[in-house]
Amino acid sequence: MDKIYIEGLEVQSLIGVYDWERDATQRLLVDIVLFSDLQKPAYSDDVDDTLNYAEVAQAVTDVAANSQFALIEALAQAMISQVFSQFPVQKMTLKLSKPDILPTAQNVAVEFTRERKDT
Ligand SMILES: Nc1nc2c(c(=O)[nH]1)N=C([C@H](O)[C@@H](O)CO)CN2
Repeated sequence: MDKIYIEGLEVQSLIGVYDWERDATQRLLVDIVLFSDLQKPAYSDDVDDTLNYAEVAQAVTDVAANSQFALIEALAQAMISQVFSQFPVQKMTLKLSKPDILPTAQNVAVEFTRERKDT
């Protein structure tokens, strides 16, 4: 299956388990793989024949900005649900990273791969 990638998308969200995380938004990074047959747009050269990655990136950015989850797991699921509701994608992988939170780790992240029927 062909794939569209969105890598290192920076978003802001109010997120975290602890009281000290509930005052200000934090920087999160999103990596997305959209599994999609790209044969048609490859020949038509028409954005209307494909998943518009700019629109997907904006949808995910909006979910982050407009939510207040405790766990990155919950925000990741909300992002996936929004993409499936808004775009005709059958399968996707989404990795959500919280890179600034643990001083002794480069990154923490969750990664989900979901098919439309799973949501
Ligand atoms: N599996 C998870 N563990 C933790 C999360 C999370 O979102 N998923 N979050 C926290 C805190 O909010 C963390 O970012 C700061 O310690 C802790 N563990």
